[in-house]
Amino acid sequence: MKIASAEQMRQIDNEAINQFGILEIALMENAGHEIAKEAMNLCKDIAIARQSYCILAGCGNNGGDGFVAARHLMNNGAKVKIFILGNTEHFTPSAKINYNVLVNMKAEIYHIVSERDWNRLQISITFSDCIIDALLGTGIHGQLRENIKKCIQIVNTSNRPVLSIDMPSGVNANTGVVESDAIFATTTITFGLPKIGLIMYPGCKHTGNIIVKTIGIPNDLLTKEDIKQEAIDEAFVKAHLASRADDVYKGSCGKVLTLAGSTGYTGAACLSSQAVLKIGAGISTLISAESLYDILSMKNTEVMVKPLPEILPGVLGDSAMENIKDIAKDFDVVLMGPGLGRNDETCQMVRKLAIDLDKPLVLDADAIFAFSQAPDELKKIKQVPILTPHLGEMANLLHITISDLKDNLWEIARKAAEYFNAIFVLKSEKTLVVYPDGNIFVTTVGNAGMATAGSGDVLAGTIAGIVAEKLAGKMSAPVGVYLHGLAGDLAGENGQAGLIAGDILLNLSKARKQIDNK
Ligand SMILES: NC(=O)C1=CN([C@@H]2O[C@H](COP(=O)(O)OP(=O)(O)OC[C@H]3O[C@@H](n4cnc5c(N)ncnc54)[C@H](OP(=O)(O)O)[C@@H]3O)[C@@H](O)[C@H]2O)[C@@H](O)CC1
Ligand SMILES: [K+]
Repeated sequence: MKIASAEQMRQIDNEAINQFGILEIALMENAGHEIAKEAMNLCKDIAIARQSYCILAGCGNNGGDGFVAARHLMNNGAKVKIFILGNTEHFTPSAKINYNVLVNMKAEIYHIVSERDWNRLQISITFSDCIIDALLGTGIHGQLRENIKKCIQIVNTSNRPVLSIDMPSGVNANTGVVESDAIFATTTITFGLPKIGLIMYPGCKHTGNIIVKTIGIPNDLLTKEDIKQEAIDEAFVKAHLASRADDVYKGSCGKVLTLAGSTGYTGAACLSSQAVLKIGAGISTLISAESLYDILSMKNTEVMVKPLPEILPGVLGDSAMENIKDIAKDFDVVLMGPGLGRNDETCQMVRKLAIDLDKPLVLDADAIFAFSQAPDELKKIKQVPILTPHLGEMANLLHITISDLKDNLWEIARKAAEYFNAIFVLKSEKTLVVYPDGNIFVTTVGNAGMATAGSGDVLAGTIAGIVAEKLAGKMSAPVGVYLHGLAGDLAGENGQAGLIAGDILLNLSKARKQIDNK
């Protein structure tokens, strides 16, 4: 499913209203109806006449959604109290209409002004079965005002179930940034498309379950090509990863050549080349400096190991070039970089090799470092390569600081992918896959336990294996990112602290099965 910024969502709403002629009040009615249904679902163990809701509303359309929900809940027989925070002179027209309906229905409405009002709010929250957070949605701007902050703090310490409308109030819809406070929701019901801030950190920590309702917005508007962000979720992977045919043999399942390892870094070479097989490719061959041959062949069984001429013990240089090119002829994909070392001659050789090989390439770790010495050389690579940098490697490649990169991550990543004509798998707590046409795919799986040595090596091998198997085509990188994250989540079921890269490796086939089976 695509994901939208606040501006894009506003644009979609406007087009639904102005081009398709759907009234804003009708969209709000649909939103409010869905909210009421979900709220009753959260309280389904309590008889409806005993259900008690506390609706916290701002004066924008987010609050308006809350007013509609209040009406539907009251009509169903539930007890509803509505607390309004904000300047009612700033009511949006649709919010005002729905507020007036509640007034006509003699709903219990309180405007929070005095200390007494705050006390009433505190007590109502304590005794409610569900809090509906309709304070702020996509229209949040600037610092949180003190009354909203105070209200959020009361909700977050109440220990009651919270249904947030569109966004957990306080989370920036465009970035996921929480400036001061934000609601921690049990469930967030969002409209049209999920917003970027629901997917990115720290916003994603506030959402609870995310439910998306399209509230009658025409599908054409929700699938427009100019919305260039998409979540990598289970549905995405199932749509893009074809099933393996029955009549296959190892050569037809994809062959990956991995150029990796140096003295002290044989583990990286093993993890990446083994991930190739564990994710499903048919053949994985590891090539490395000849003095590492004995140890690498002892550490590998299914992966074939071949020695390359070296310039120093464990260090590769120009002398290995022709050999590698010759071996590479038999392979579908070449993965370079894990633990390869940063010797100047190695770096030069890697750059030349990447440019000479007319094959799908996955460049990781030290191969990315090699290009950071001459970034423009990346543009000479014949087929669009996949690079898998973490933020430090990306900043180094672009010759900027990590904090500058973080400040404007999406825009810089888009520009870099276009400039270098490369696919960037930008590893962080929310890995992004960025394409030269500006499309960004954001993963929805993975956990903090995966911040562990060798995790990136497993990812590089996973992606190379998926590319080689040719069952995910152009979407191989996001599919690989998802399967790696899911494998990490499966491994994390036994505890995230202490999760090691080998655990992710062992769960790759299980992750793939989970997708195939569902
Ligand atoms: N458009 C549509 O068709 C549909 C839109 N829908 C819904 O509309 C929502 C967007 O509505 P929106 O644009 O009215 O903004 P919204 O999130 O209510 O916030 C504005 C209010 O917040 C206030 N406020 C702002 N910043 C603040 C701060 N830092 N601290 C404190 N207060 C702050 C601001 O106050 P003001 O600055 O005006 O004084 C104003 O009162 C969207 O999320 C979805 O739920 C659905 O109904 C489907 C159809
Ligand atoms: K909200």
